[in-house]
Amino acid sequence: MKTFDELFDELRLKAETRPEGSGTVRELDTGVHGIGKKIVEEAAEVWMAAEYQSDTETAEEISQLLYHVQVMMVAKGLTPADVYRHL
Ligand SMILES: N=c1c2ncn([C@@H]3O[C@H](COP(=O)(O)OP(=O)(O)OP(=O)(O)O)[C@@H](O)[C@H]3O)c2ncn1[C@@H]1O[C@H](COP(=O)(O)O)[C@@H](O)[C@H]1O
Repeated sequence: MKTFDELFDELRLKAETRPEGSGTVRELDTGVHGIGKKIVEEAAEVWMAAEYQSDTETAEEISQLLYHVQVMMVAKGLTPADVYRHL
């Protein structure tokens, strides 16, 4: 288990070091367009899970949505602080 900030630090490191086999590196290489499509896809899966599936499945879909949002943050050079200041 990890927090939002811990996952973000991990993803930023992946972007810097580009380890072989990293899905994050693969997704970053699809650019903002490809990452945006994953965000929309996962957002729809969150909605469907919330309507028709269990709380556990919904939580899992939400975690995946947060992951793809973080990949977008890394791609755009945004930090959690950049986002938190709008909360
Ligand atoms: N938390 C996540 C995470 N959540 C979602 N995903 C990705 O998002 C996809 C969502 O799964 P779906 O089944 O909904 O989508 P899918 O269409 O079947 O998957 P794809 O065919 O599109 O890959 C997964 O296949 C993963 O590729 C994640 N990929 C990585 N992480 C974490 O990110 C960190 C870095 O991962 P790597 O870069 O792969 O080392 C690690 O701590 C991982 O646990």
